[in-house]
Amino acid sequence: MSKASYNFKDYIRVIPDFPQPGIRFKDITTLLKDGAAYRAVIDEMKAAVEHLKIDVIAGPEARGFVVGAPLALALGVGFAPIRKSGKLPGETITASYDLEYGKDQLAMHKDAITPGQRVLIADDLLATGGTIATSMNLIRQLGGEVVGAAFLIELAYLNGREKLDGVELFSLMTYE
Ligand SMILES: O=P(O)(O)OC[C@H]1O[C@H](OP(=O)(O)OP(=O)(O)O)[C@H](O)[C@@H]1O
Ligand SMILES: Nc1ncnc2[nH]cnc12
Repeated sequence: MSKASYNFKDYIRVIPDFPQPGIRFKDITTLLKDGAAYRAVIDEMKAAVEHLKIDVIAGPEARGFVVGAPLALALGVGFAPIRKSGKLPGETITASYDLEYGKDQLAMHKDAITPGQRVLIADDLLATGGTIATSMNLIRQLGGEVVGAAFLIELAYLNGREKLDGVELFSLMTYE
């Protein structure tokens, strides 16, 4: 199928009441299992962010890895993992945040970013923006410049975009 003929939303499965009542969960596994569609979303994201002159991509665990790592390879830049607290073996910095369904803490290695590097944050989905605001906070503490954020999906009704603080945002699919 040519890239232009993809309707990417057809590849997203919406599961009601997961992980708790009232949440309509956007499941990307139905997209990931289709190699051509997976490739097409990464190609589209690459085309959208190329102009930002990115030095490194940072992606939050776990779904940010399946978007951020292939995008980093496609752009020929490195990948810095942002992990849930307690998972990274080296010296870390941490920050707490609220999610659409709960609370968590994120961490980065202190040497994950070289001060002055231009960093793109990549994740599967923007909901309340808590994950991204926290990721931005960690990257900036390490001296990185957050030049953009790229997502497969944006849940516009949760207004996460407002937490992005002027950073350029790209989302492939929007749910109103
Ligand atoms: O905009 P927010 O309200 O912060 O929500 C979006 C985040 O929530 C999900 O991750 P989750 O923490 O559920 O972890 P997972 O990727 O390990 O499933 C999703 O992958 C985003 O990272
Ligand atoms: N509604 C949702 N679907 C999938 N992942 C999410 N992360 C936060 N909210 C989500």
